[in-house]
Amino acid sequence: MATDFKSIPLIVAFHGADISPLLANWDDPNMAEDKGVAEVVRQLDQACREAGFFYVISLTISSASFSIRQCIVIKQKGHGIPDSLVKEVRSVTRKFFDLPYEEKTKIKLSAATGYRGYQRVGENITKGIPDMHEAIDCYREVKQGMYGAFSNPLEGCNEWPTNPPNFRHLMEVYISLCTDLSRKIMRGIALALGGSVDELEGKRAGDPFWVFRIIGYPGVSCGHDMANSDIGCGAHTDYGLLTLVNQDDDITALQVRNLSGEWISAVPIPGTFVCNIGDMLKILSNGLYESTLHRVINKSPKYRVCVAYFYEPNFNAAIEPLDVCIENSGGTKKFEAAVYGKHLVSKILTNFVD
Ligand SMILES: N=C(N)NCCCC[C@H](N)C(=O)O
Ligand SMILES: O=C(O)CCC(=O)C(=O)O
Ligand SMILES: [Fe+2]
Repeated sequence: MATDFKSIPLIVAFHGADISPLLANWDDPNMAEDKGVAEVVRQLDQACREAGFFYVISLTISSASFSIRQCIVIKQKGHGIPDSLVKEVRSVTRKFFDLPYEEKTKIKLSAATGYRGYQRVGENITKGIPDMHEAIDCYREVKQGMYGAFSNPLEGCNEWPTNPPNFRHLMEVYISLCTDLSRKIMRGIALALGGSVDELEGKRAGDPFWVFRIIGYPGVSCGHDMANSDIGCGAHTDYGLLTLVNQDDDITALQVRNLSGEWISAVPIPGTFVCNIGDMLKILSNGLYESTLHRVINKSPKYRVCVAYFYEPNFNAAIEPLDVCIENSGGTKKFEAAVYGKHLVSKILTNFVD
């Protein structure tokens, strides 16, 4: 349940300023007994109850330059995500959006591409109003007939630009590291909810779906007054479990709504992800955690880049409140079961008008 938070919490461990105890002990079945883990779990619980938003420090090792080889080594060691990769992802994104429209629209999103690919500014719609952003939307692959008829609209493979040349490879490595990091954070959140470490795995999210949005928000031009139509992304909640937002360091644009309706800025903290809770975790927690409303307004003259990774349940999971959360929230089940993939498809179909 959201509160009147005035700023977004930063998760800090006992010995160091990060979630490293969770990353170091994530596959230990007794990790809940580790003091460092317990402190991270306590902070996650508090942040999720108070704001539904928090910052985590993305890197556990620093590296001057990033290479794919290095990244594979990092993955094997089970570290977080190197800051150099996080920055590189934003840098290739900026290069792509800098290209002429004719070049970008070669990978145009449509119903025929399974809603994967490039959308121009104003194409994505939030509560009936066009958003002032352009984006590439990607989803985990959905093969024909994989989940039954309801997944048909999403069938297809992602549309990747060939320019910049390393774009696809870089993003695929990044997606894989975001999936690993999210799985570990979710184990912490499972404990925070009072469940077992693997409560949010197996039939719920053992085979997690993911959504990936590469987004650009044009800056405001000189002397131009802000109008309603200048909202980069209208107020919404995210659909799944956990979102990792990789945003530009130098522009404050993401805003989060607190209980009294004030918009609190998620001011960029270099080297961190802004994390937030989606609709499926709200249901699982029986409303103990809120999928907090947020929006984006770029009032800066500069173009803003954001790359958002969404960690989701199994596509066909029927998500309902956990027993432990029903007990801890007064004994009444507040939500009926929802199939995650159906929720996602219904959202996507209203985000785009043909
Ligand atoms: N997968 C996620 N969460 N995408 C977020 C997009 C939010 C805007 C969208 N038009 C909407 O109204 O939901
Ligand atoms: O641009 C941002 O900071 C956040 C974007 C967002 O909320 C989304 O894509 O769901
Ligand atoms: Fe969002």
